[in-house]
Amino acid sequence: MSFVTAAVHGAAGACPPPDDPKAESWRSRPAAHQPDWPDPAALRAAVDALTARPPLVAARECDLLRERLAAVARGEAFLLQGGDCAETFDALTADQLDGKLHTLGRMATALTSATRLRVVTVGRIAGQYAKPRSSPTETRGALTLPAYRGDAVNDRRFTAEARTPDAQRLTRVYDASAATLNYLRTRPAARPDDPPGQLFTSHEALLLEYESALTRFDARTAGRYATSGHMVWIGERTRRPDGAHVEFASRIRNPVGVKLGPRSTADEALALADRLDPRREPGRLTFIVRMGAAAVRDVLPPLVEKVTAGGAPVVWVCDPMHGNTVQSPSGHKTRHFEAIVDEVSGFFEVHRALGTHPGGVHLELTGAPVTECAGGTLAPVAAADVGLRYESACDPRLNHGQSVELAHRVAHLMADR
Ligand SMILES: O=C[C@H](O)[C@H](O)COP(=O)(O)O
Ligand SMILES: C=C(OP(=O)(O)O)C(=O)O
Repeated sequence: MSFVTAAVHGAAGACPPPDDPKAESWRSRPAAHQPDWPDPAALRAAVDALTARPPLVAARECDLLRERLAAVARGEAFLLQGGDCAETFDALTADQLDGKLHTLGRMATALTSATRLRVVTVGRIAGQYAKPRSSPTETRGALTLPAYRGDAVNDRRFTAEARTPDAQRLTRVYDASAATLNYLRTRPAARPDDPPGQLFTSHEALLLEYESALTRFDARTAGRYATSGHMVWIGERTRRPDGAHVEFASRIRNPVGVKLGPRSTADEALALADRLDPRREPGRLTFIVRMGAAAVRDVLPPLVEKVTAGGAPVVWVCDPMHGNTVQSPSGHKTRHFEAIVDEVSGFFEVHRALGTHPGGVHLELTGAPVTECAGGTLAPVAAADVGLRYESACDPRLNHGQSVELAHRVAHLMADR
């Protein structure tokens, strides 16, 4: 199955079909972290344009990823999910993409050779352009402007014009994602039915107007798919079980992830499993745990116990980035390599104690020699040097050497199981 063939067969025309009463049900729920688009006509035009465009990924490829994730849920495979915190239009170059592919490839090799488990590689790529922010505004000196919310919404430059949400950017996200996917298509697949570049794509389904406009009905399964990427996840800030993001995700057939932070409760986790995976389908739901090294050993066990007892065959994945963000001496957001390793270790300890499968890792990383995270030994970054090559549009990423080193540390933890 070539990528192009799959796209033709895997997804039908514009969705929703006119008689689907549930297609837009997310609109009646509270939707956090949506931009205040200042020009409703421009938003309408962008949504109409996206609705008319071809799907970016094929429904059948989303199903294939769900099957691969089902193997992870059964303990037969390991998920490696990683890429930029925030993709940007400017950084869309062949070199950047090659760097990420190379890094993920080296990591997958390290993991698979130590564990003998198949590695399912999913990029934070080809769609990761929107960011939830802690504050809606940013202040520099006397000037306060809207916060940067990702290239899907506004521009990083600190001027009033640049920071004004611009709905035309949504079609640029589509174009940039298509260009990325096109480049991935030029990379050979490991197995004949795999997507090109051996990489499935994923991003946070944050901007519901964008996601909804790219949702398509698939006659083959009579299901609806977010065709913006193979897997989409719901972030820590938007995962209310009765909220718009969960409602949207409950109506698509893609594999779906949900972030679980340190304030998550076992009841919430089970409620999310009931909303998003009522049929208890392995591979459908991934919980991406991002509790911080200090919390994971205490907070995670009751969640795993309750979800397991509730019969939900979820994939458990560790995101050791988002709960370990601190400020560097230079004032940059950073993460310390040993805190990252510590959270992964705690995640493995919890699963070992409960007899469940530590299914994978979710990382912010790049192939470039950036200095955004501190520590490591292969490509070490001193705390004082974090600002030297800090290129992330939002949160700090592991560089190539740190990523590969982390993969070896994770491989040892896996081999020790
Ligand atoms: O990637 C996650 C969030 O978007 C990010 O951590 C928010 O960063 P902020 O706290 O600087 O807004
Ligand atoms: C926003 C993100 O993470 P979280 O929702 O866990 O904060 C992210 O992964 O980009």
